[in-house]
Amino acid sequence: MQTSDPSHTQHPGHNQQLSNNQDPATEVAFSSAASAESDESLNIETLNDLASLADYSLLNTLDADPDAKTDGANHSPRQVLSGHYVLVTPMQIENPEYVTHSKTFFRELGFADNLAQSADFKRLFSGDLSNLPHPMRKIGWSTGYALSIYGNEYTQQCPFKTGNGYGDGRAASVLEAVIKGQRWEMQLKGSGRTPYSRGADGRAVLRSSVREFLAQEHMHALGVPTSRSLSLYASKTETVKRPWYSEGSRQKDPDIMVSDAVAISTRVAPSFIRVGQLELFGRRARGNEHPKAMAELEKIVLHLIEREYAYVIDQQLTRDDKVVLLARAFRSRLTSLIANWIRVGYCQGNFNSDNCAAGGFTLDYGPYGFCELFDPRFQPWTGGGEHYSFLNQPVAAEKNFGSFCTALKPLLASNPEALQQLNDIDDGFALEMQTEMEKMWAAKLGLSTFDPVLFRELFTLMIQTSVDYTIFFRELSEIPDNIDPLKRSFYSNSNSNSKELDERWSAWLTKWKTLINGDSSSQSNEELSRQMKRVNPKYILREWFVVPAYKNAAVGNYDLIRELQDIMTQPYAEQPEEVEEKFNKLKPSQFFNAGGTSHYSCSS
Ligand SMILES: Nc1ncnc2c1ncn2[C@@H]1O[C@H](COP(=O)(O)OP(=O)(O)OP(=O)(O)O)[C@@H](O)[C@H]1O
Ligand SMILES: [Mg+2]
Repeated sequence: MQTSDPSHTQHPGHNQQLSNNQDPATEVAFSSAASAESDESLNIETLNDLASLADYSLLNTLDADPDAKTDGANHSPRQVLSGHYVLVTPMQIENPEYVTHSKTFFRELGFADNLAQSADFKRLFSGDLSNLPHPMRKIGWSTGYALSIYGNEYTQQCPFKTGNGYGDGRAASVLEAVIKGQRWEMQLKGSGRTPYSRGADGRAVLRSSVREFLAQEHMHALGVPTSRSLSLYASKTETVKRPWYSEGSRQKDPDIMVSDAVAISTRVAPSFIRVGQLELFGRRARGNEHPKAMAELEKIVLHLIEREYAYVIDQQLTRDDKVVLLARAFRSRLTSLIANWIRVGYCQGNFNSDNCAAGGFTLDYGPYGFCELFDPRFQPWTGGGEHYSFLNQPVAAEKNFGSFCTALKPLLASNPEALQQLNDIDDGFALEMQTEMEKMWAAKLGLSTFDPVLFRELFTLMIQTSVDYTIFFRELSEIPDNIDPLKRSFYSNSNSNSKELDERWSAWLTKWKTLINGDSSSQSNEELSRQMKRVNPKYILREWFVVPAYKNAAVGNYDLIRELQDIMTQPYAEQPEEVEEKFNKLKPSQFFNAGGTSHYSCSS
């Protein structure tokens, strides 16, 4: 279920603390770096081993909803007026079956691979917490959040029209654990109704769970900060109905209802705090909605710092200085994230503030897609509109950043100097975003500095020739002698004015080669090519690869999912010829405009 928008619409590696006048711009976005450097000997083979790492100390600093039932039976829609989370007992899917797990992430965490198929691990991550060993908790938690669409505050999506019934409608966190020195939160998606389900079923179907699971792993392998995939289990018997496309449909909207198996995927991150979550508390503090509103805002903000920015914000600073630094650090992560999205051709599709992680990583792989035929307005979600389209994501991010700053403001109301700093940081978003984008385009082109004229010409040619975004940049990374190899990426070879276009491409290539040669006098073309191939992936998760994987999964065959996991977790590598022939290809014509493959209206 997407929001019905009327307009349609700490990480490991962060180990340097910032004082108030340092710029976090150089901090490295989180990756697997820290886990690699810490305790390699950790070997988690049983749920008891995992239980020994459970540590809810940060969750315990937050407030639970005082009106919730303490046994976790909070499955009916209601307004949640205060507190940071609601205790929720997940609803296990019926007859769960192992589909897959992330081998890469298991290795990083020190989990033995066979743990994923063990009975008690499966029970926990398919939604049954009833039998967990101490000190694991037998109740999960879900959070409320607010919604802004492209910077505009909404409350209409909440059944009570107040915003108090909006939040995790089908997600519940089940574990906070410190593993190899890194604190992780583990969250089930599709684990049943919560007070925020708004009359919906709280479930996720296998199709959307497979899509999210694969994309999350792929993005990590692409070097793009993201929540991580842990495990995926599907029900052998329980189904729900969703609108979808009939075979061969070219309609914009789904034309049939389909019964899909339900599934639970588990994703993992240092926190799942969203911009929308800060907004919920920011709005309550701004409106003085209850006596604890300001204190709740302060707590969630300090909690966010602790969870996501502890390594970059000095604990000794005053609260207001921390808030200002938080905004600066988030701006830096968010601009870098968006440049990374565009580098790899990713379009989030539904980049509302509730789908924007305050830790600065990718969250919610709903109606996402990877750009194939280059189109600045590429947008796979039929509800997403131009505002969330591929190359408008920097502006959409700026809107989310504005919502983030607005949420922090009540804390700085009596500190005009800090407020001014916050406003300046907000105003500076566009410039920092532009700098990140230029750095990214230069890197894709193997240049040390951005050349606006060369880029503009390329941009026009890419559109006029209809190039495949991924194949084009990868072929360019081979530093070809002439334009023939680049033509592998052209969708419109039979263009009537192709001779003229060829000449323009040749002229462009000559110009580019002059620039790279001037730029890298000390670097050989082989070295430059290797460097470009680390920026320009060869393999990208095209939707028409994913469709057969989830279709086969629906009949119990998970081989294609696992094959895609193998291939898409090495997106920059040269892979065997058979892989290349199958997966390094232009989108076949039959998939253009195909409902459910080229576009989708509902992804859940
Ligand atoms: N089947 C469902 N039952 C209950 N709530 C749902 C369902 N589908 C979506 N929602 C809720 O609707 C809101 C908007 O959905 P959206 O597609 O952005 O998120 P999502 O994909 O469910 O979750 P997330 O953002 O947690 O990855 C979310 O708060 C989500 O929890
Ligand atoms: Mg969402």
